[in-house]
Amino acid sequence: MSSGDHQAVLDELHQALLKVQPKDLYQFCAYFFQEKLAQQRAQLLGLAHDHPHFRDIPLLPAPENATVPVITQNLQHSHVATHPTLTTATLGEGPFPETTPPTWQQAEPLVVTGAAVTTSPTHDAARRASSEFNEDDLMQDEPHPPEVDPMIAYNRGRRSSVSAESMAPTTDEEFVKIVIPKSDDQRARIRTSIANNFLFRNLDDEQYRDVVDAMAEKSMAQGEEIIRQGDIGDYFYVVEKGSFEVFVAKDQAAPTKVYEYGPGGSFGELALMYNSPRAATVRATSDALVWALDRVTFRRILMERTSRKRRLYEEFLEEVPLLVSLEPYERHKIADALDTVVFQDNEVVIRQGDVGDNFYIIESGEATVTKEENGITRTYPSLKKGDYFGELALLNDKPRQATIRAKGRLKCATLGKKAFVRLLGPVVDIIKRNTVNYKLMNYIE
Ligand SMILES: Nc1ncnc2c1ncn2[C@@H]1O[C@@H]2COP(=O)(O)O[C@H]2[C@H]1O
Repeated sequence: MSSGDHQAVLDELHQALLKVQPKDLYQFCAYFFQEKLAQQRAQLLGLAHDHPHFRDIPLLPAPENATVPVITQNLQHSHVATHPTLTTATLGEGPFPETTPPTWQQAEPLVVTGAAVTTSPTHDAARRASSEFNEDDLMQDEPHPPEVDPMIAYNRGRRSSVSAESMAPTTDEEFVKIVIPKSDDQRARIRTSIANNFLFRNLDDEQYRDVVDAMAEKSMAQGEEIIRQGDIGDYFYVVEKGSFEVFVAKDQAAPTKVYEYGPGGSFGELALMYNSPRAATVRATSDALVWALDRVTFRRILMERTSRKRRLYEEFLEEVPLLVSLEPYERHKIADALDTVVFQDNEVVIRQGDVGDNFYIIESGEATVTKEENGITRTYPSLKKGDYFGELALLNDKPRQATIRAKGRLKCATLGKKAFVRLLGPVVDIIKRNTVNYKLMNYIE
């Protein structure tokens, strides 16, 4: 870049500052340069577009169309922070005034807060179990992005690792809250949409309010694409109504359908978490309504816990025989829903005859299985790491068929019933087939 180029950029910034007169000078400058970066990346992506892989992936919208009208609120004092390319910000408008999505890319760091994985209140032995989260396991590993086609790794060369940025701390002062005004009805609809979404669990009141404040409503027509593979990530989406299909194009092959979402589902987190291009194309299969959460709010409030849990369970889930047939992304979604529970020697995890709410996979340790019939207690082979239990009551809506106890210290990953049904759908046939083993052992009729 020549010194003339430098001057042109500074002049442009100067003009924008004079026009907007922002109260938060540094935040404004940060947005300004992040958008410049996004434009540059979009151009690089444009170069890559000549590659056969890219022929069907249109480029991002022209930068001059990229407007981000948001009402923002600094933690200390409320004000309207206007994006430099938007000098006519409309209060109350969401981020989708036109058909073009905003393209600027925030590369802001992330607050690292304490992890919170709690024991589910419906847990079979909630009072006796203690929830455990292995911070140490995680802190040693850097987060790593999902595999991305190198041709679309458009920011390659700019940094060798995304993880340093992903985990860099930020301060509350740097975070400018986005507040998009909403009716009570809209707030209630958001609450319903995120009620069963695991990514929104364990938010404190302020985080919850910030997320709801920042969400923008967006309606989609059947067949419309909300995310296109290869694009820069701007928003994370939660489905209120309707359904979506996810397609991944690899190499020169035709895109294949890999996932689908219905009400309560969420997508678009990967590009925001890893600063990578969109890993898949997501298309509405019916008229739909979604809530969009901007990249900054997602990264600040939801990203850390999401990446932490995925990393925590990634290796373990890969080794669980029941789950080997799943796609990595399906295992990520299971990780989002898992909690870890720990039992001490001889503690009862499941008691025969109880109502069952949870499914368990053993992370470490051993569990004994006993069953009482006509006053006789039978003992069955113990369960070990990677084995699962608790599925029968969830599959058949029957009382627990046996008692499971910790033999020594036992650590399990557990899923609630809804998550079991939703996320283990692809392996439910295997689970059912495996119940034959119980029959062979005369464990069940
Ligand atoms: N198999 C998959 N591979 C990649 N992304 C997927 C897959 N299934 C669902 N998705 C979602 O599709 C989204 C596309 O945008 P992102 O890459 O930001 O985040 C992605 C995920 O949320």
